[in-house]
Amino acid sequence: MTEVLSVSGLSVFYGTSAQAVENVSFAVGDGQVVTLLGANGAGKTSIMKAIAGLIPSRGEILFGGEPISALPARERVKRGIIYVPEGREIVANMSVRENLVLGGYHLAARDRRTRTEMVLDLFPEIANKADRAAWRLSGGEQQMLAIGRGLMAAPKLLLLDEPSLGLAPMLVRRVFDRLAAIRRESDLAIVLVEQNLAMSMRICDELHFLRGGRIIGHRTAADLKDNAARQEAIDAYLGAASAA
Ligand SMILES: Nc1ncnc2c1ncn2[C@@H]1O[C@H](COP(=O)(O)OP(=O)(O)OP(=O)(O)O)[C@@H](O)[C@H]1O
Repeated sequence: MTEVLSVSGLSVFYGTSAQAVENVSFAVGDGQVVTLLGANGAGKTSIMKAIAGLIPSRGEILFGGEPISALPARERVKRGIIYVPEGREIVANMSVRENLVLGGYHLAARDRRTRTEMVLDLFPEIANKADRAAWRLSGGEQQMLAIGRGLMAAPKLLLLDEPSLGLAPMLVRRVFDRLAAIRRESDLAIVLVEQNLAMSMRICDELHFLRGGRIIGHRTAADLKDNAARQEAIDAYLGAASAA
């Protein structure tokens, strides 16, 4: 398996003293889904932002074998690193289709049309509402639009920050089913940030557990196939609050 992303000794500081991420290392292979799990404040978003180039960091980040730490965020986007932030930052008063077009702004017009159709095929819920203003979508549909907009950019690596946040369990399942389909149909690599172990288990290959800015444990999806092993990992790394 080819390594798409390799993070070694990553540290993130806010200001001069507050350290949000401490010496974090992990890798993501071609077509692999790797989940970062941890409670609020564990450092998950900071890691994603550091990979996307949105905040400064120390350590080494390799993408496709090349160091990217010195590259600005827009150059990382051009190379295929797309960050879908938590909170679905879609443009509320633009239509679904316009939001998608925005995600593929750097593509040639023909590719943009093809990809728009591909994304709408993947998310029939929003395809029916393509000309509707984004603010009129439900929470789950807005999340689908945010992911769809990320896919418009033809990513090689999708950084997906808490796609389940604030969604009803049924909608979370729908969003994750679509992610599973994307995973089956393409060799897109994904780093997924989640607090929900059960949901991330639906699609991921490997999990890293974070606490206080550090990776405190690692499991493969195969390690966590049975309920007892999952419960053991929850007890060891996440605590009862994350068992849902
Ligand atoms: N802009 C900022 N300035 C200062 N401290 C910050 C900033 N952003 C995050 N932090 C701190 O860094 C630590 C890690 O935050 P981060 O958002 O990366 O965690 P997280 O695991 O993504 O949490 P959540 O699940 O709540 O989104 C926290 O202690 C947080 O308070």
